[in-house]
Amino acid sequence: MDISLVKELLFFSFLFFLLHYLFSYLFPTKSRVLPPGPSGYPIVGCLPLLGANPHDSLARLARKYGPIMHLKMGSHHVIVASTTCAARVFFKTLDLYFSDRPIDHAAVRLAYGDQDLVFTQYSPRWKLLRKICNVHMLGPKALESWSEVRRSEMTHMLRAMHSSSQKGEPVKVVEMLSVMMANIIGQVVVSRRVFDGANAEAVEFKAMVVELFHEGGKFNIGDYIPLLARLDVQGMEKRMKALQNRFDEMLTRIVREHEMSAPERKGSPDLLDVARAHMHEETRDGVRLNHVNIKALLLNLLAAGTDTTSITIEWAIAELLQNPSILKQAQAEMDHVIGRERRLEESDIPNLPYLRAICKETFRKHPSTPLSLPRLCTQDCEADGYFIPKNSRLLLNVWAIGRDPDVWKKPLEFDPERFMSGKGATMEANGQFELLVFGAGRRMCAGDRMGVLMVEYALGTLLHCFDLELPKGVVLDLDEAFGLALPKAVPVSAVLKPRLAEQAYL
Ligand code: HEM
Repeated sequence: MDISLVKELLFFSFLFFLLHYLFSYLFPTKSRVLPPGPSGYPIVGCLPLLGANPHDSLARLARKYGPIMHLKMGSHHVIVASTTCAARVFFKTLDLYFSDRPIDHAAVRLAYGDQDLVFTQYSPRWKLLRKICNVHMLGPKALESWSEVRRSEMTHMLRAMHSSSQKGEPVKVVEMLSVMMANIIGQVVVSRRVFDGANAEAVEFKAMVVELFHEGGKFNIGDYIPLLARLDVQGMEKRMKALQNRFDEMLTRIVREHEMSAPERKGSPDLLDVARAHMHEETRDGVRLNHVNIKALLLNLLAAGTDTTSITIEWAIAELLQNPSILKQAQAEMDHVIGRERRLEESDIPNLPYLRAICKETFRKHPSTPLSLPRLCTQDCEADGYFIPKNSRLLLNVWAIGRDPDVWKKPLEFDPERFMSGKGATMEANGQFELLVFGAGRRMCAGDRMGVLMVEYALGTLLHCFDLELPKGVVLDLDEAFGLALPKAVPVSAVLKPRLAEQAYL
C-alpha cells in the first residue's frame, strides 16, 4: 500500500478520535452524565458530609439531589439509591452488573478478604457456598428440618429469663437473644451449642460481633484515599487487626474441635462437614474450598445471623415500651389464639397477624443494616438515563426507603396497622421493594427466611411470656448507633414479669 495513503489514514483516524473525545467531553449526551449530587471538597470529596449517621445524612442529601445520587468520595464514585423505584433499577434491571462487593479494609480484616460468602465476588465459589447454606440451613426445607433446635434454644433462653424475673433482676434482652441465635446457628453448622449460657465467652463474643458491625460499617478514609491508608488516621486498621486475631483464635478452635469430633457424626453430617468435603473434591466449576474458606463461612453465619436478628427484636421491644397500647393488643391477640397454658409455637405464627404486622413495622422503621451491604459496579452502564462508571460503589439507603413519605403515611410513627389491611397486609419483609430490609437481587440476604422467622418467633414468645417494664429510674430513648448494623445506642434492659402458667417456661 502507498505509504502516504497509510499516513493519511492514520492522521484522519487520529483526528476522528480526537474530535469524538472533545465533542463528548464538551457536549455530553444524557447517558454520559453522572447522577446529580453534592460537589464535595478537594481530595476528600463528600466524605465530610456523612457525619456520625451517614444513613440520615444521605437521606437528607437525597431529598435535595434525587433518588439516584452520585457522590465522589476520595477517589471513588459512590452511587446512592434512596427510593423503591431507584432500588428496582439497580437490583432488578441492572442486578448482574452490581453483584460484586468492594473489598475494603474491613472485608480484608473481618471477613478473611474475599475468601468468605458475604464479600466474595459473584463467582462459582460464591455459588457453591450459597448452595451449601441453602440446602443445609437456610432454604425452606432445611429451615423446617431444624425447628426442634430453635425450640430447645428458646427454652434455654426462657428459663434464664424466668429465673432473672423471679429475682426481679433486669434482663439485657439483646445479649440473651444474641446468645440464643449463636447457639441455634452453632448447632446447625457445627453440631454444638457454641456458648453455654450467658458466660464470659458468650458476652465476649457478643461484644466482638458488635465491634465487627461497628467497625465494618464505618467509612474508612483509607479505603477512599489510598495514600492515607498507611497512616490509619482513624485507628480503624489497628482495631480491626486486633479484632481479626481474636475472631481467628476463636474460629480456629471451633473448627479444630469440629474436625476432631467428625467420626461421631458419620451418617449425619452438619453444614461444616458438607463444606469441608469440598476441600477434598473439586466441583464441576473447578472450585475447591480451603481452611480459610471454612473459617470465613462459619464467621459469616455466626456474625450475619446473630446481631441483625437480635437488634431488630430489641428495636421492637423499645417501640412497644413507648407504645403500651400496641403491646397490650399484641398480647391480647396471643392470649386469644394460644391461651396462657402453653407458650407460642412456630406453627401459631400464621394465626397472629398483629404480631406479624409489628415485626414488619419494625423492619420498616428500624432496618438492622441501614445502608445494606455495599455492591460494586462491574462495568460501565446506564441507570435511569445516567452514566454509572465501572467500579462505582452502590449503597442502598434502606433506612430512607422505609421512611419515604411518598410511600408511608406518617413514616416516623410506629403503627403496625399499616400492615393490617390493604396492600400492607399482603406485604412481606423479604422480597418487597418498599421494605428491602434484606436487600434484593442475586446477593440478597441468604438468611432472610430465618431472619423473619426468628424475629416473629422470638418477639412473639417474649411478649406472650412476659410483661415488660423499664427498671426504675430508667428513661427510654430511641437513639441509634451507626455501623454496618444499626443497634440502639443504649441497649434495652427490662424487668420481666411472667404472665403464663408455670409449665410454659419449661
Ligand atoms: C433480621 C435479620 C437479617 C437482616 C435484616 C439481614 C440483612 C442482610 C442484608 C441487607 C444483606 C445484604 C443484601 C444485599 O446485598 O442485597 C445480607 C446479606 C447476607 N446475610 Fe443477612 N440479614 C439477616 C439475617 C441473616 C441470617 C439469620 C443469616 C444466616 C444465618 C444471614 C446471612 C447473610 C449472608 C450469608 C449474606 C450475604 C449474601 C451474599 O452476599 O450472597 N442473614 N443480610
